[in-house]
Amino acid sequence: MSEDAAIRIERFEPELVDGAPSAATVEFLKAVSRGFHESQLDADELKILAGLEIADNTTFTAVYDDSAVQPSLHAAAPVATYAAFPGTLNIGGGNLMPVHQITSVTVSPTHRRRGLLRRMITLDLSTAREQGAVFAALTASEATIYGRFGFGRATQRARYTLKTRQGASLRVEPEGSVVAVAPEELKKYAPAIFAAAHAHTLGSISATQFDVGQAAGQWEDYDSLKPVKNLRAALHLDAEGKPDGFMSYQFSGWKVDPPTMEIGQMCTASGAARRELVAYLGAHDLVEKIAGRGPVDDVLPTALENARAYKATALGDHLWLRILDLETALEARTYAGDGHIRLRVHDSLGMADGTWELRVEELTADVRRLPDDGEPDVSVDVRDLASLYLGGFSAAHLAQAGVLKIHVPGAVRTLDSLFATSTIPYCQADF
Ligand SMILES: CC(=O)SCCNC(=O)CCNC(=O)[C@H](O)C(C)(C)COP(=O)(O)OP(=O)(O)OC[C@H]1O[C@@H](n2cnc3c(N)ncnc32)[C@H](O)[C@@H]1OP(=O)(O)O
Repeated sequence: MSEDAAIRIERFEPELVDGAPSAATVEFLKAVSRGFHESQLDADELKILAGLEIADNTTFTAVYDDSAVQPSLHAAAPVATYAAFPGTLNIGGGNLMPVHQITSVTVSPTHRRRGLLRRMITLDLSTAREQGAVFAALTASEATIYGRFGFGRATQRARYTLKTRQGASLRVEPEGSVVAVAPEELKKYAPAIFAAAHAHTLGSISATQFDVGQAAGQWEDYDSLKPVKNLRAALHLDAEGKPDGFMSYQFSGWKVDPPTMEIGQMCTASGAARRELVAYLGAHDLVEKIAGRGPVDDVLPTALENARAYKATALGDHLWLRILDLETALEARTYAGDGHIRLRVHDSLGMADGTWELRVEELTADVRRLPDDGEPDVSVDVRDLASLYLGGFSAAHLAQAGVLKIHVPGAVRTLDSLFATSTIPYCQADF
């Protein structure tokens, strides 16, 4: 048999049979752990993980090599894995659009660079497109992998530290209050807070049951689905006493200098909730530093008396977006003003490829395909259009980077007057 003839791709849903994950589900989940160099999961952890995948309506794509024989793991295990599940993406204006989320992409070192990722992703994206998906999204392990498949950097995320030796005093009086709660309480409160934050945050992706369980300390991460022993939690209540934010956090241990509180999950549906939860954490005695993650335009330095206590320590891409159905995506968006532009879009997978006219009148968009021999105002790859789409990167920025080609004067100004957003998109979900 030739190398390729032995390769078999299967798509299936994870399942529990008599309360235990099926053999194919177990082999898939173990292969994903190996692919990300994680620990071996025990039977209880595999069952939890299978249950979470089922709850998310995940579809697995597995690649098998039928030429593999014992003692190779691949006599039973897939040589490549890929998973996708449905969620929603906040595209602005309170509009939550369905999004096809991709995760668990691994290829065994024995089979790498033989086109298996390409086969899995092209099959999955074309199936998703046929089934009506408008967007696909992922978070990437490396920035060099997914651009070729039309994914662009759409949101960024910062890591920060906050010096709290003298607390974390805010410039304005609190609007609400913070209560310490047992992490388990977040199982009850986190879903509604995640949903409220999702509804008002441009670029946000819907939370999963994994996120809720992680916030509540049911499990640490995909490496350990065991309860977390040293987790603490707090809830923020708005002026009416309604929960509108939470955080769970861990002390990094006495060997860490200076003593640090690490925020794990934090989700807030208002600026007051974010700043007041952080101020609460800053008021912990014996702690001199907070470490957390947040948006690139975090309100914290502006909100704090000591703006310099806040330090962004890293800035990185987070959500990678792929526009599958350009017409629907552009018509669904809200715009900052009226105008029209002709876009030549390059898409190596063909889905959004073509020349398109976007016309916004009275803030309502109409998109139509133009003949490809017409003169466009700008040319752009679909991956860079994804960066423009959520407002995280301006047309001026993309043009300066050389990835947006301008064919008529004023096109950058037109694009930016259409696509400008009042906030920088932020996605806190990890998936
Ligand atoms: C959404 C997520 O799950 S992100 C997690 C991705 N997974 C990982 O990082 C786990 C470790 N890495 C792997 O398992 C594999 O190396 C993968 C999945 C990244 C790539 O799988 P492969 O089957 O080797 O990729 P494949 O052979 O299909 O390559 C397709 C193209 O991507 C390129 N490519 C693949 N991996 C990389 C990489 N890490 N960096 C840069 N380019 C890459 C290939 O060169 C090829 O380019 P071409 O089309 O121009 O020829």
